[in-house]
Amino acid sequence: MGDLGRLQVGIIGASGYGGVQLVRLLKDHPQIEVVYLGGESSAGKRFSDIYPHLAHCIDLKIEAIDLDIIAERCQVVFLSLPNGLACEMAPKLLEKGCKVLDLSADYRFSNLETYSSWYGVERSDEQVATTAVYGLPELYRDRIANAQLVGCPGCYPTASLLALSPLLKQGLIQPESAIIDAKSGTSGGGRQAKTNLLLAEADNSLAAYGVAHHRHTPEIEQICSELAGHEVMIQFTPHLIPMVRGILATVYATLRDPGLVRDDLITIYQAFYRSSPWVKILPSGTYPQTKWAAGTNLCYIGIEVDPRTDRVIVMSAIDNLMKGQAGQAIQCLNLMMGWEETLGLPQLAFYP
Ligand SMILES: NC(=O)C1=CN([C@@H]2O[C@H](COP(=O)(O)OP(=O)(O)OC[C@H]3O[C@@H](n4cnc5c(N)ncnc54)[C@H](OP(=O)(O)O)[C@@H]3O)[C@@H](O)[C@H]2O)C=CC1
Ligand SMILES: CC(=O)N[C@@H](CCC(=O)OP(=O)(O)O)C(=O)O
Repeated sequence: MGDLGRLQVGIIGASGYGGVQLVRLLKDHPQIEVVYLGGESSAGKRFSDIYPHLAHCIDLKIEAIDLDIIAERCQVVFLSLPNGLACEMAPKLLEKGCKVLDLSADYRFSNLETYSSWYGVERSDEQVATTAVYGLPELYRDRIANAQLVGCPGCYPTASLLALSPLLKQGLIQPESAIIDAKSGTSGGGRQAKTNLLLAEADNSLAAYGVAHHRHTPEIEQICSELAGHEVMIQFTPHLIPMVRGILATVYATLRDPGLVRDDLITIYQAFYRSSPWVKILPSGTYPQTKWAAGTNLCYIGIEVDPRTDRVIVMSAIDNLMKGQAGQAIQCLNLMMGWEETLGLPQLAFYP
């Protein structure tokens, strides 16, 4: 029998990296009780069969998906699944009164044709999709607070958009000049076995992938276009780096006013993120390291200007499984429930 004073929450996709991160974080959340874990190949196992060191956190059995049962037991459901599955499950959960937070790409797009052409999934849930809110609290706090369905951003878009938003919103750059060079640790690819994520393949090596066609490009462009007030195309190149967690996005763009200096921009960023507890603007001449964000929901931003080229260079570091995924989803839920945005989320990195 659950603790009825707390919000009853379910996680579908509990065995994956997003799922286990949610379990770990929600264990310390004072208002939440996890009452349901769901999965496919892991169904029938106990969570501690997969993660024995977390037996003291939760000892539920992972169940096969039955949406009626999930909706009976849960007020809120996190969907941490491969793309193309949430759109099959969310409509029924919403109809039965659950709030839904989707960690996949299914509910990130305002234009479903764009989603279908990049993700290869046809959709029949247009009406539900129009109710979804893009779960980047630093831009859409009020919309998230009133949402029943949140499409949580991708990890690269989170790091990139937090770096670009003040510049676009205030018309400080030529939008089409923006170039995002981003690096991710291997956990960004999920827990499924993939050859390129094997230690023997990824270790001692650094390489770009998805060049000129990564599926996070249209997601980044959608929000950049909204901020700029017109359609914008952005150059985005991701790289896989030999570490487990973290993303560093380095963004380059041409300033409209070449008279702007680094400290002007730092002041502008500080003002833009004044009410955003999870974004930290670094002091002049300081650049972020991914390890500072590891295990936290923080995004660290460093800013530089090159007066020779009139370009601004913004560096943004997050933990892809936290601010880039599970942490941000909980930040969104906090807003949806009217709780403090910081509730239950760690602020101190794993490292010194
Ligand atoms: N990893 C990252 O850094 C980020 C990931 N994302 C997105 O979050 C989502 C989850 O990612 P991640 O945790 O890395 O993925 P994982 O591959 O680690 O986990 C996927 C989960 O989905 C479950 N699953 C797969 N198919 C089904 C099904 N048909 N029915 C029920 N459960 C199913 C698996 O369960 P089982 O083991 O039981 O089969 C597993 O628990 C993805 O959409 C990803 O793109 C977003 C931001 C960052
Ligand atoms: C290192 C690595 O493989 N990263 C993943 C990013 C995962 C993610 O956030 O993708 P979704 O948009 O599907 O949620 C990738 O590039 O596909």
